[in-house]
Amino acid sequence: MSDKQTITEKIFSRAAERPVKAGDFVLANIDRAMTHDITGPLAVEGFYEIMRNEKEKKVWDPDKIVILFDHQVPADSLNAAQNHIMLRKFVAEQDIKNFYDIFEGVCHQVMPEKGHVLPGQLVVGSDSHTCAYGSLGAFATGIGSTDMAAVFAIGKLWFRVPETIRFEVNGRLGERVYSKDIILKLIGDIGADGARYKACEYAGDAVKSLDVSQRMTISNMAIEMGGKAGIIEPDSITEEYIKERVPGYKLDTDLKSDDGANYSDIRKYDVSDMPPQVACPHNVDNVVDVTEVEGKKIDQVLLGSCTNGRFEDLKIAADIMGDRPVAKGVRLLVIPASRTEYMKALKAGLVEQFMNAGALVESPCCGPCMGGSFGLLGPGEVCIATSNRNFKGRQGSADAFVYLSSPATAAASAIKGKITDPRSV
Ligand SMILES: CC(C)[C@H](C(=O)O)[C@@H](O)C(=O)O
Ligand code: SF4
Repeated sequence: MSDKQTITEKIFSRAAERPVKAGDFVLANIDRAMTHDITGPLAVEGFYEIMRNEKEKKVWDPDKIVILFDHQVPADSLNAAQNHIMLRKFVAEQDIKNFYDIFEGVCHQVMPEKGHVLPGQLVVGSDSHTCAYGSLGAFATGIGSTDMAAVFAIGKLWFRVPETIRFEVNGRLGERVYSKDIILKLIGDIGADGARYKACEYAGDAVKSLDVSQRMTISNMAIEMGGKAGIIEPDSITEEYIKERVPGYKLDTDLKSDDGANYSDIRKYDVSDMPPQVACPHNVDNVVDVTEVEGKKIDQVLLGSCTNGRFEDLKIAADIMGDRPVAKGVRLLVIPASRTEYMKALKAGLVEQFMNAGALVESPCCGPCMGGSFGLLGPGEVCIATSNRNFKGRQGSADAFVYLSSPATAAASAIKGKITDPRSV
């Protein structure tokens, strides 16, 4: 058998303390565990259940746990307030220092931003878009609250080491075409379950030329094709990003898939002539060229979420809008993904620009992305969103319609009042 490994097999070999290959069952050491206000309470309950006969009910390592509030912030119901109280108590009791209360932002933005994710790590989070951290070369995956309870208790979790699908994306993206368009294209192509339990490895010069912000968008949506992870081999761009957060950090240059590693599939793309992409209601894999849905009237635009709520995303949108106002009858909600991204936007004058255009700029949180505390859609309403899911009822009424796009397409649509090709404005 070949000793060539994918980056995923390398990460699991380290985490399991023995050489492993895809298909092996392992008990792996967890480097970082993240939970939030929605899935955290059940994880905490499960943890105490596991520890019920122990005298010392302590987590395995408080420094490896990160807890954040982002989905229902500030508390939008009594239930949410109670969840927050419970988790704050757990944080104090367990001496968890990496705790971010209601003001810091969306988990998948805050985790990398605060230096909690490093290349080569095995990271779990009780949220399905934890795969976003694959953008930094970590193997990161979403787990359920009960699995998280076990991680809190012993710092280990069992896995079947996933096979890898390699997506080789080459070519030069056209004007106003972005990484969101790439990932929508891949998902539309392979289908919502096409990469089930696979590690999706994104490679090729179109991926390697992306900045970290745009890489995060691609990794974030691996789960939308069923992927267990969405990993990009770390390089000098990754190293720069980490160094700003972990001074002196040096990248392990072996942290990549070996030539001759075993893939379950290699899919090749050239994105040079690819137009902007849009996912239509009510599935993320219902993807078409923007030209096919141009002219569809909209009621709301959501610019935000862990997928596309960073400063870079807001800047792309602001540049397209210029000094043009939001179209009459359209509501533009701008929700930066974190406090840091919000402040960058503030300093660059983007917040003022959006407000002058008639947008509502909200403080960082998940917002209406999953039909949270505000901004819900009513029956018959149409929204174009930069988020990652458009399931029936996801953003409010089951009779509403959500289209997914890049920030550029969302911004062009906001000023025109209908779905618009950003290359045309
Ligand atoms: C609330 C949480 C469990 C959920 C997830 O796991 O993804 C949410 O973040 C989402 O995007 O649907
Ligand atoms: S922004 Fe949306 S996709 Fe991201 S964690 Fe929050 S609810 Fe989930």
